[in-house]
Amino acid sequence: MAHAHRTTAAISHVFRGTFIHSTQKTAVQILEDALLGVNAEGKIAFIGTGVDLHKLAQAFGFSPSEVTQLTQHEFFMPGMVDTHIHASQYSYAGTALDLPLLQWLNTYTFPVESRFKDLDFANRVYTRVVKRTLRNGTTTACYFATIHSDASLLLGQIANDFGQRALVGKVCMDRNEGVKHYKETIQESQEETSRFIAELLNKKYPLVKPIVTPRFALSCTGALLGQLGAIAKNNNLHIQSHISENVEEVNLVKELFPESESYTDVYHRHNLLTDKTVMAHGCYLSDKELDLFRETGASVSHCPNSNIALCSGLLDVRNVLNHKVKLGLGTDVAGGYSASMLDAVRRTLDTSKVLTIQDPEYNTLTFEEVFRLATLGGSQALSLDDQTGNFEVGKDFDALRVNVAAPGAPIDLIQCEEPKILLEKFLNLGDDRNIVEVFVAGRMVVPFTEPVDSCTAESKSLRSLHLSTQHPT
Ligand SMILES: O=c1[nH]c(=O)c2nc[nH]c2[nH]1
Ligand SMILES: [Zn+2]
Repeated sequence: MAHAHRTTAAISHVFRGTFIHSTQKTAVQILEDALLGVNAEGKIAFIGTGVDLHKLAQAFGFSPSEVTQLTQHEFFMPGMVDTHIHASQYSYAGTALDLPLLQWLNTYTFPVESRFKDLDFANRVYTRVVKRTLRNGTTTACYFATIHSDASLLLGQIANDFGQRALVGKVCMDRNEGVKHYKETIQESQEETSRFIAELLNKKYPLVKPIVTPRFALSCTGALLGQLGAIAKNNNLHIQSHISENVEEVNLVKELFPESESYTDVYHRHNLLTDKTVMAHGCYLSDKELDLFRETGASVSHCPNSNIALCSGLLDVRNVLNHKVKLGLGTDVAGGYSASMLDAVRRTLDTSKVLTIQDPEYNTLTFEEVFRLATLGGSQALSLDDQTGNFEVGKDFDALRVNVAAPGAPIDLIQCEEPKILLEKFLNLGDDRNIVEVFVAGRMVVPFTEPVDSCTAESKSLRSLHLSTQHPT
């Protein structure tokens, strides 16, 4: 019998074919010859099987002739969730990977981020990163912007315009010894964070929300961390930051916060560990710190490309999962050089295999588990799993239509393959050419329906203000 959601909203699409997703119990569940209906609110109204077509058509009031049939090499999977990406670092992705974290921040990152005072520059970079990630199947992104509120609001507008689900963080930092001009006073940080949150919420974008974003313990005073914890609590907001990424960073945090028992304790004392908190990296968290993550409901964003590219460390994902801590994957552009979540999937598997090389007894992650981390796991890590992450009736339809044999794509299928093999090939070999359509909350957002770089009247007018300096897209 079909699973169905009683609602008054009319059915706007029905798809028939293979659906692959994760549940809490099953890392890869394959639904063959399934029928999935999406209602006018973009929610999954029913999931049944092809043999029930006529019954479902009657019950939900659609015509069997309107059903979109997938081809043999196609399947739907949930959209991927990038739990940690610096939109503001996208311009130099793929470069500047020759220094460890703290030197990398001072040499490359802070000088580039300080340019986002210029809204034209912000507009160019943010438009590109939203489009690139969407095209690569990121239906939900948890973004770091910069310290600039107006540019951060623009990122929220662009994500909304292109239809991406996003949490957007205006970065907070009142300490920066390396690049002294790229920081705020504690008062600016607190006031601008409040303004950013109020203005973004006021836009009432259905899929884009603010996230409180202390950069990391080294760039914030304890007083600022405490104020940000209070702002998050008073407004019931998400929180993101970095933790225990690199050995030098961990040692400096100990020196700077001698009263704290651990790096995790620094955030915990300032009310920054909640069930809506996501912390990037966590390579050097102790078992005791992981217990504190579990107790508070905070999650870890695993960013393996960045961890390797900046020679930071190798996160033992199995140990995090064994502690029942929520975990999602992140690209961490531009410490991570790829904006694609498929890359995050591959680097997660590679890292797990490196740990297995070091210890043959290690319980290596399977591709099925990593598929779950990239989808359902990410939605849980961001506490958005009531809305997205898998194909459950009542959730929003956030989905990728994947064609493993898409013309011009990098996969050669020599024979017919069963769905699980198609999924494995796509995860290991595929790219955006295999992602033929992307849906967020029932809306098809890829292929892009509007001309390149055009979106709402507001951002068009922003662009026209700067026409003379506009770069080609
Ligand atoms: O990977 C990282 N990227 C950053 O921008 C950053 N800032 C603090 N810690 C960081 N780690
Ligand atoms: Zn980061």
